[in-house]
Amino acid sequence: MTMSNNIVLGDNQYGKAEVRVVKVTRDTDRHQIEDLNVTSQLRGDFQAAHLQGDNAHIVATDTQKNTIYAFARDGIGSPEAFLLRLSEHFTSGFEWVTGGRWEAEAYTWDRIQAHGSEHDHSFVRKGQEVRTAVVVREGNTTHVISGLKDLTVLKTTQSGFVGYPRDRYTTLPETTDRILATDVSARWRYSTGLDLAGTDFNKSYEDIKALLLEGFTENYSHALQQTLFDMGKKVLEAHSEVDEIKFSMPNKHHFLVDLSPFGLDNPNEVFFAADRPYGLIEATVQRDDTTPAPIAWSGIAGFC
Ligand SMILES: O=c1[nH]c(=O)c2[nH]c(=O)[nH]c2[nH]1
Repeated sequence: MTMSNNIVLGDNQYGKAEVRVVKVTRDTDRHQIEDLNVTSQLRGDFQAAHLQGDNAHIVATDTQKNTIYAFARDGIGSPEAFLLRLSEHFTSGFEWVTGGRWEAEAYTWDRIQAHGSEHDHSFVRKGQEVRTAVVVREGNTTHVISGLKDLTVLKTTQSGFVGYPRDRYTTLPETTDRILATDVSARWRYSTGLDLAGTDFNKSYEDIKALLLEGFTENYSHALQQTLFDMGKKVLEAHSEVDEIKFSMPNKHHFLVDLSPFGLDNPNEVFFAADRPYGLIEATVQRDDTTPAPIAWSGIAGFC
C-alpha cells in the first residue's frame, strides 16, 4: 500500500460560537424581549490562513460576534429570519465566503402576571421547550431547519407495550396500560424551493409545536415509535413547506412500585420515575419523494 505524504487541508469552517444576544424592543412602555444564543460559522477559501498564516480572508470571529449584535439593533423577528440575514451578509460581503452555517437557540419569556395583569417590562423565563434554528448556505442553495428540544410530555394512559420477542434475557412484563413520557427533540427541514422571505417562521413554529403536542395525545400508543411517527405525519400532512422531520425522544420509564409489602394494592397509581437508563427512540419522517439534504443536517448532533 502506498501512502501519500502530500498533506492538504480538508473541510473547514470557523466562526463565533454561542453569542448570547438579548434584544429589548422599547418603542412603547410595553417592552418586548427576544433572547437568542447564536453561532456563526463561515465556509469558503481559508486555505492561506491554514497553510501560510495569511489572514487576509479571515473575517475575525470577533467581527462575526459584533455583526450579530449590530444586526440585533434592527430587531430579530424570528430566529430563522435573523440567521438568514446573517448568511446573506457574510456571503455577499466577502466574495471568498461561499457559504456557512448559522445556528440559534431561542429562549422564551412570559410576562409576569402582577396584580391581575401582564406586566409591561418584567418577565419570567418560560420553563417549556427551547426553540432551535439552523441556516446552512452553500453557493446559491440555502437550507433552513427549525426545531425544538426539551418539550416534556406525559400521558397517564392510552399507552402499552406488548408483542415484542421474548428471549432468555427478556424480563419486561407486557402492559396495555402504562405511563408514556418523553422529552421531544424535533428538527424539521423546509423544502429548498421555499420562499424564505415570504415565510412566517414564528407562525409555522407555533403551529408545528401544536401539531406535535396533539399528535402525542391522539391515538393509543403501541410504542413510542408509533407515537413518533404519528406526530411527524401530522406535521408533514399539514405543512407542505416541510420536507422531513427528525425526532430524538427518550422513553422516560415510569415503573409501578410494589406496594404489597405495605399491604396496599397499586392499580397504576404510584410510580417510580427513573431518570436512567432510558430507551432512546430516533427516526426521520419524510415524504417518499423527498430529495435528501445531508449537508443541511451535518453538524446537527443527536439525530439519525
Ligand atoms: O415504546 C417502547 N418502545 C420500545 O422499543 C421499548 N422497549 C422497551 O423495553 N420498552 C419500550 N417501549
